[in-house]
Amino acid sequence: MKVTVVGAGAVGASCAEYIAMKNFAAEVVLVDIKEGFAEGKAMDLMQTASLNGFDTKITGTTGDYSKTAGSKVAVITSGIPRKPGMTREELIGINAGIVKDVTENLVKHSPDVIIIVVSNPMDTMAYLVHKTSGLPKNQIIGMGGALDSARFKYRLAEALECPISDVDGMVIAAHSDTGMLPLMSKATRNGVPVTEFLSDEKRAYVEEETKVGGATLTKLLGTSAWYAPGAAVSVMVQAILCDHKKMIPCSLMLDGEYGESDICLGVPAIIGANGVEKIVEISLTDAEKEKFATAAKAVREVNGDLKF
Ligand SMILES: NC(=O)c1ccc[n+]([C@@H]2O[C@H](COP(=O)([O-])OP(=O)(O)OC[C@H]3O[C@@H](n4cnc5c(N)ncnc54)[C@H](O)[C@@H]3O)[C@@H](O)[C@H]2O)c1
Ligand SMILES: O=C(O)C[C@H](O)C(=O)O
Repeated sequence: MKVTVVGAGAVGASCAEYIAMKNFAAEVVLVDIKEGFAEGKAMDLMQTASLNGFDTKITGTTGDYSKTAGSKVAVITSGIPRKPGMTREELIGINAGIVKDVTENLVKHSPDVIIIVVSNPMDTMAYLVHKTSGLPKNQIIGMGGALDSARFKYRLAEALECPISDVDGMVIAAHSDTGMLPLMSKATRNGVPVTEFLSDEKRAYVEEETKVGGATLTKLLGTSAWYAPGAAVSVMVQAILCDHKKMIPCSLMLDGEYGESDICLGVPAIIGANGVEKIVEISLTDAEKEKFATAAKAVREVNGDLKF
């Protein structure tokens, strides 16, 4: 099956590389606006095929969407990343126009496509794709929770001084520095709640470091991260192409779930061949419910800046 990745920059190329390395897709088409850039990235990646042992065909195009026709999944990573000191929300002015334009081109050539939205501010960009694509809501999935949960597990393992494979945890709500909600009450080490092992101070540290995970990397790198974002997208693409029915927190259009409507926010969902197979409603503590509602209010304000 064909996967399109729009934006052959840091995240787009990383995501294409992970998809190819896992060898589950027939073809990956990279699209970029910069002349020759996607073609160059595709050629470079294809020259790793014999070294890394994959059969996925990777091609690139400068804006020719006819090459993306018939894509099962399209990933939107086109747009600018933040610089140190910026918030993701500050990117809306430039990225909204890019995401809208890209969405229209994708749907024109692949009317049944499932779109994974990565460009920031992601929850608002996912909402924009809903409002402009005409696609059913199960076919639009924002990527944030998969990455934030991976960062949560990294910080939990650090605090517990254990391998990451020992821990499990999930982050829901907004993909923003203040709106993320790491579900500490549900995080476990080998099935045992981490609350049994970690002091209040350590838990607060893990939560805060998880929430500012993207900002921390942006400060260190001078631009935002790409390896973990690329890997997170590849897991979602694989869940769709292989119909894994995997539970992944994703930014989805809510229609009453978690007390919210007409907004995209991170919630656990079953991801399979139809995209979103089901939104999973889990129990939250009163404090978690309040944080979820606060995150929704902030995202709604950012959504208010969109022009359709
Ligand atoms: N949701 C997440 O968890 C997450 C994670 C990492 C990055 N991001 C976001 O993803 C986006 C991309 O980040 P990056 O580090 O890859 O940036 P980048 O600058 O490395 O790559 C972006 C690419 O998009 C291309 N582009 C711009 N306009 C285009 C258009 N109209 N059509 C096609 N291509 C176009 C650029 O030429 C560039 O190559 C940013 O908005 C960033 O904030 C989100
Ligand atoms: O932090 C960013 O701006 C990029 C991305 O959303 C991330 O979390 O890495």
